[in-house]
Amino acid sequence: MTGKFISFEGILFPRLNYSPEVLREVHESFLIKHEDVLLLTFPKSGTNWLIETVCLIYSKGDPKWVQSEPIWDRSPWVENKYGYELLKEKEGPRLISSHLPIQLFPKSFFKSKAKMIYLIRNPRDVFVSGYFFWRSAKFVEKPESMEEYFEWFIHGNMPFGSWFDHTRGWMSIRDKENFLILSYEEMKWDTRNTVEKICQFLGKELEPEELNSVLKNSSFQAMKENNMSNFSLAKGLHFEENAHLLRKGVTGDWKNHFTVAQAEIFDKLFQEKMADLPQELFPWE
Ligand SMILES: Nc1ncnc2c1ncn2[C@@H]1O[C@H](COP(=O)(O)O)[C@@H](OP(=O)(O)O)[C@H]1O
Ligand SMILES: CCc1ccc(OS(=O)(=O)O)cc1
Repeated sequence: MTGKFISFEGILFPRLNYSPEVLREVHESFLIKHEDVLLLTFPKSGTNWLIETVCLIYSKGDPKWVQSEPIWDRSPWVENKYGYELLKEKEGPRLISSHLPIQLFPKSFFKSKAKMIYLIRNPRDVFVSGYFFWRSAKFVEKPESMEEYFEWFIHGNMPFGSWFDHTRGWMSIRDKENFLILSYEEMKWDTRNTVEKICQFLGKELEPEELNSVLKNSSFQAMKENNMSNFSLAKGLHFEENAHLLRKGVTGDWKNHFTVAQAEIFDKLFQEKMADLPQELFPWE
């Protein structure tokens, strides 16, 4: 896999919008401020749902902001050239998104009081979501088949590397008080409670009707219809016309796609790689 990817410190990134120079500068010199809020995920874990939810919490449920500014400008990705330039110019408290593994994240974070939310998702569903997403993206090598993508995924030979390493890396700071771990599954199964948890972590208080509006405007349907959040602005240039960021929005879709053999290989790998972590961190099991 070459051509559309670059490799930086052993991790693959799309050539489009990423460069070793920017990745190095982000890691070495980007200054995270105490008042910044960081939204961290492995791609396809529900990143955009988290961003939308936090934006709506900031606007107290008023949908004007999420309906008027593209999601990648509201909470730019620090590691790509576009997001990095935007963030350097932004004044005041910033929302910052990232898919970076911990070893490449801005060093300044680890000395700051900035709050970080790390959202995880069943890697089997991350795999399925990623397969359809990368197939519809024009800026990456497309997997030829689910079998091929399975090999990439279990060996971490894909953008942002191994899900297992990414998750293990970030979980190593799980005891820090400025670090909150959430799962896509708990967001799905008890959205209201999860939004309340985020509010508490960020020190934000919402009136009941404001909370209802956050829930309404961050729902799957509302986001699917919101052109500022559903990636439709990037269709044609960066994505195929049939691309859908908001594809199904459910838990457990992997059961419709994995073969029995793949499910067994995955279970074994998960055991090998994650067995020493508290299993309550993985609410889908
Ligand atoms: N409001 C929402 N509710 C539930 N799932 C959502 C959502 N917004 C996005 N998603 C899901 O999150 C996944 C994309 O993650 P990311 O934002 O990290 O790229 C997609 O999963 P599926 O492909 O399984 O449908 C998408 O449907
Ligand atoms: C590799 C660049 C890229 C672009 C878009 C992505 O989608 S999301 O952040 O998961 O919504 C992921 C990676």
